[in-house]
Order: sequence, then structure tokens, then C-alpha cells
Amino acid sequence: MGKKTVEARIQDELFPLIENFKSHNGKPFDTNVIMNSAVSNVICSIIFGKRFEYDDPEFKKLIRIVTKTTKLAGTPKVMMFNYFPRISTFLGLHNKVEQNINDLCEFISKRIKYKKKEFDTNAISGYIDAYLMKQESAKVEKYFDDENMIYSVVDLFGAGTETTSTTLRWGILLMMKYPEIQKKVQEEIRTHIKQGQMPTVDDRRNMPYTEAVIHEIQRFANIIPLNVSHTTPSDVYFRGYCIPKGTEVIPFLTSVLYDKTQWKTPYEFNPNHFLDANGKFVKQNAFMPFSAGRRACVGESLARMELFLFFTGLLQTFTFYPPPGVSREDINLKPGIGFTLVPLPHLVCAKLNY
Ligand code: HEM
Repeated sequence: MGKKTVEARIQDELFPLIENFKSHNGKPFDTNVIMNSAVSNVICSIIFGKRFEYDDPEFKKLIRIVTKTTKLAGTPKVMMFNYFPRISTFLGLHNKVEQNINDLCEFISKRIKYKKKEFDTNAISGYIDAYLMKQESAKVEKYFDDENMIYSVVDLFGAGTETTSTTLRWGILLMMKYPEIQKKVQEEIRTHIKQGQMPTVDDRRNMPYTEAVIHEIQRFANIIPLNVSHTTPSDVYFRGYCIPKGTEVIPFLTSVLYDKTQWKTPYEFNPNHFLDANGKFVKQNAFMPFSAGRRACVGESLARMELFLFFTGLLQTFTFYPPPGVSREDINLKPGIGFTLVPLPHLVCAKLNY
């Protein structure tokens, strides 16, 4: 699956997303479900080779499962269960997460069965087709079994939907809070992308301000503060300490993304963190929302494409305002607490630019 193809799949999703935003006619609406739907559809397109209509009952069920599971996974009881499974089983809530994951597996199994029926080696349209082809050509390979296929797909949904959609929602909230930054992004879009033309991944190179804003959204939003916990595979010596083999380690991403020695104004939303004196984009070593090392996010390049194409496409079409009666000072940037840091519930007005 080439890079271009993934780009086209995201662009395909941008159009219905824009139509959905338009349908609110500038009136306040909640972006939560629709953003999850658009981002999930990109994953569906990559995995199943097809996107779903937003009002498809089967798709709506999938979105409900994914949204509910992420919400539950961030509750204190389920987080306790993850860290102390033996003493926490009596709290009960993890049963609901398990039930949701079972529902997700059932949805995926159904789609796999369907894909198996219509499988054609000359028409490979997504991850499942590619996996089935691998099964055909490597019958002795024990890793490419159906169970692994289901859980790989569960992983992609779990890791690749809420993360990206939450970041995009932070982006819109921050643009409402900082209209002068929103305006500068829109000016850059107007300079480099013709009206009526879709943004492309290649535009990123010519749009340093937009790139800086997207990076700063990710730094500031810090959506996975505790990263994912890891275990030392052997005794590790670090800064004079020995961390024994088998110790659970929580790499605290906040300590890097808000490090006072690395960022001029760590607690302020400031795109200049990623711009030099000439307005050129500069990479920063302390920018690691995708973590680092060999277990770093495998979806980083997909996520970066989605963030750029969706964010740019939406700002090209709309200007975001807080609902009537809400001033920019009223916009609360404190996150809701959970496994991922999500924006607090809020409404958005999207006014057409042309
Ligand atoms: C803004 C969006 C995203 C952010 C901030 C993000 C962040 C992360 C982080 C912090 C990790 C943990 C890395 C570690 O264990 O050290 C991770 C893992 C992972 N991510 Fe992402 N991610 C994003 C989007 C995606 C997307 C779009 C996909 C793919 C569809 C994806 C797939 C994965 C997978 C499969 C893992 C587990 C990797 C492994 O342990 O082998 N992520 N991500």
C-alpha cells in the first residue's frame, strides 16, 4: 500500500467530513462523534478497503464501541485494573471493557468472513486482503492465523482512531481560542492551495507555519501523558540507578513535552516553538508525542498525514468560532482526565469561508 494511496483515502474522507460540518449551517455542534467517524473511516478504508456512510447502522455501532471503550479505559477503576490486575478484578468495570473488545472482535470477524468470500488476489484493496494473500502464500507460517489478524485490526482501531481525532479536536478548540493564529494558518493555506483544490501531503513542505501549528497542537495537548507502560527486558543502568529486569516503566511524556529547558514557554500554546527567526520550520528533539525508540508509534506517518490533510482542509473551508455567548476567554483548555487527555465537552461553530 503506497503512501499516495493512503493520502487519497484521507482525501476521500475529507469531503464527507466537510459536508457534515456544513450541514450545521454555522450553528453550534459537538465534533466528538463526527471526528471519530472520519478518522475511523480512514482506518476502515485501509483495513477493509472501504469506507462507511456516517449513518450506516453497523458503522455507528463500531463508533459507539470504540468511543465507549476509550472512555472506559480512562476511568480510574480500569486504570487501576491495568496496573494492579489481581487486586482490582473485584471492581468490575473492566468487564465492560472486555465486553466492548469482544463486540469489536465480533464486528471485525464478520467483516473478515465477508472479505474471505469475495477474496480475489488480483483486487487487493486493504490490509485484510493483503493478510489473506499472506495466509495463502505462507500456509506454514503460524503467525498469520485468523486470531492474529483480528487482534492486529483491534490494535489499529484502538491505537489509531481516538488519538488522531482527539488531536484534531484540540486543534479546532485552540483555533477558536487563538483566532489570530487561525487567521495566519488560513493565509498560508490561501497562498499555497487554490480554492476548491484539496490539500496534499506535498503542500506540507511549503507551509511551515501550518506545520508549526500542528506540531504545537500535539505538544501542548500532550494527549498520552503517561505513554504506554513498558518492561525492562534486562537489568538497565540509568543515571547511576539499576532498574532490575522485569520492572514496569512508565515513560512520562509530559516531562519532555513540557520540559522548561527545551521550550521557551512550555505552558503556553506557542507555534514559535517550531519556527526559526526567518519563519522556517525547525524540528525539536523534545517533540515526542509519538514516543521514541523501537516501540514508538507505528502509525506516526499515517497520523501526521491525517492531521495535516484534515486540519488544513477544514481551515481552508471554515473559520471556527465559539458559540454565541461564549468568549475566547471562556474557552477552557484544561483536559478531561483519562488514558488520553481529551478536551472538555464543548460546542463549535463552523462558518464557511466562501
Ligand atoms: C496523533 C495521533 C497518534 C499519537 C499521538 C500516537 C501516539 C502513540 C504512542 C505514544 C504510542 C506508544 C509508544 C510506546 O510504547 O513507546 C503509540 C503506539 C502505537 N500506535 Fe500510535 N499514535 C497516534 C496515531 C496512531 C495511528 C493513526 C496508528 C495506526 C493506525 C497508530 C498505531 C499505533 C500502534 C499499533 C502502536 C503500538 C506500537 C507497538 O507497541 O508496537 N497510532 N502511539
